[in-house]
Formats: sequence, structure tokens, C-alpha cells
Amino acid sequence: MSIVVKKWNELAEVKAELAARDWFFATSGNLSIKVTDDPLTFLVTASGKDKRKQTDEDFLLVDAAGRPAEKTHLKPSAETLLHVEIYNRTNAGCVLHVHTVDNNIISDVYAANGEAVFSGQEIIKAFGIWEENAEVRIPIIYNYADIPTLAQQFSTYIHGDAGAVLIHNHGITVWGRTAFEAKKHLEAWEFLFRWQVKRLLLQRAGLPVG
Ligand SMILES: CSCCC(=O)C(=O)COP(=O)(O)O
Ligand SMILES: [Zn+2]
Repeated sequence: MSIVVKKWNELAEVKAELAARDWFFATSGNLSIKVTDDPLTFLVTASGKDKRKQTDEDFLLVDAAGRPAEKTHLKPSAETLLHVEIYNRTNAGCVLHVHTVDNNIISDVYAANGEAVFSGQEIIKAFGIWEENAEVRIPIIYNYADIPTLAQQFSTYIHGDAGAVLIHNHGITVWGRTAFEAKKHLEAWEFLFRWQVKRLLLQRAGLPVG
């Protein structure tokens, strides 16, 4: 099996799992997986498709600038430049972007702080942080309509081979060394967002939430 087919299948599996979670509303979301390092190539979702569907036109191979690496009628995701920034600056192997109601609410509630902070949650261990009362932070950036501007802003928060950024009233982009790590981190962030949204509602209702 060629490396492209192997990586295609790996990304298709992640895509199916995120679809099963209903994280691809209204064609939103984009995913990618690195195929080669030198030259850099990666498979990215084709723009505007319903990512819940599985077809043989789901992904296309692009180069280090996010341009198609082979002749195709498919268009790379409109947000491919964010993936480009990650692969060019880190050793990440996979990038996942989803729009969920919870990630949008958290991005809005904490927008003025420029970040959302979570602590006192067992699931933080999914990030490889094992200290008691550990804290995790996720930056929240403005949702520039101009993608090169968004990608430039986004790039200032890329600090390692694994990470995540919330885009205000838009969605989350998570990256990891492998597809397994990126998906694990995405699930952990979404757990924290849902947990916090519910806590805020319970607090508002006057219930005793810690
Ligand atoms: C309908 S959602 C607007 C575009 C977007 O934010 C997104 O994640 C999907 O865009 P793509 O070009 O990757 O399909
Ligand atoms: Zn998006």
C-alpha cells in the first residue's frame, strides 16, 4: 500500500469518527494529515463538502504552500493556510478543525480574556499533564475573514508539535504529532468546553457548582 493510501485511510477513519460525533455541521470543518516531510506534502479535505459523507474525493494532496500537488478539479479547504502554518513550523502529523456549539460558546464567553482556562478536571491528563490541579489554557483569536490574515494571527500561537487554538465564534483547530494524538486532544478540549458550558448554566440557575 502506498504512503498516500495509508495516510488517506488513516484520515478517513478520523473523519468518520468525528462525523459520528456530529461535529461537521453544514459542511464546516477541515482535516489534514502529513504524507511526506521532504518535500512537505499533506492530504487535506476538499473545500465545501459534507464531511459526514465518505467519497473518493474527500481529500487531495497539497504542497508546503497548500497548493494541489497533483492535477485535480478539487479545491483544498478554504482554511488550508492554517494547516500550512502548522506543518511548516512544527513536526505535527495531523490537524483537525471542527465547529461545535460548545466551542463557539466558550470562544465567545472568554473572548475578552483572549484565552479560556480550565483546571480541576481529570481529563486534562489526556494532554499528558499529570499534576494534581493542573491547568490548561487555549488562546482565542479574532475570526478574520481574510484567511492569510487569520493564518498569520493563528501562527503566533503555534508553539509545539501539539497544540490548539479557538477562533472566535468559528471553531477549534487542534494539531498533534499523530492523528491519534490530535483526535485525543480534540476530544479532551470538547469535553472541557461542554463541561464548562453546563457548569455556567448550573451556576446561573443557582446550583452549587465548584
Ligand atoms: C460552512 S462553514 C464555513 C467555512 C469553514 O469555516 C470551514 O471550516 C469549512 O471550510 P472548507 O473550505 O474547509 O470546507
Ligand atoms: Zn472553519
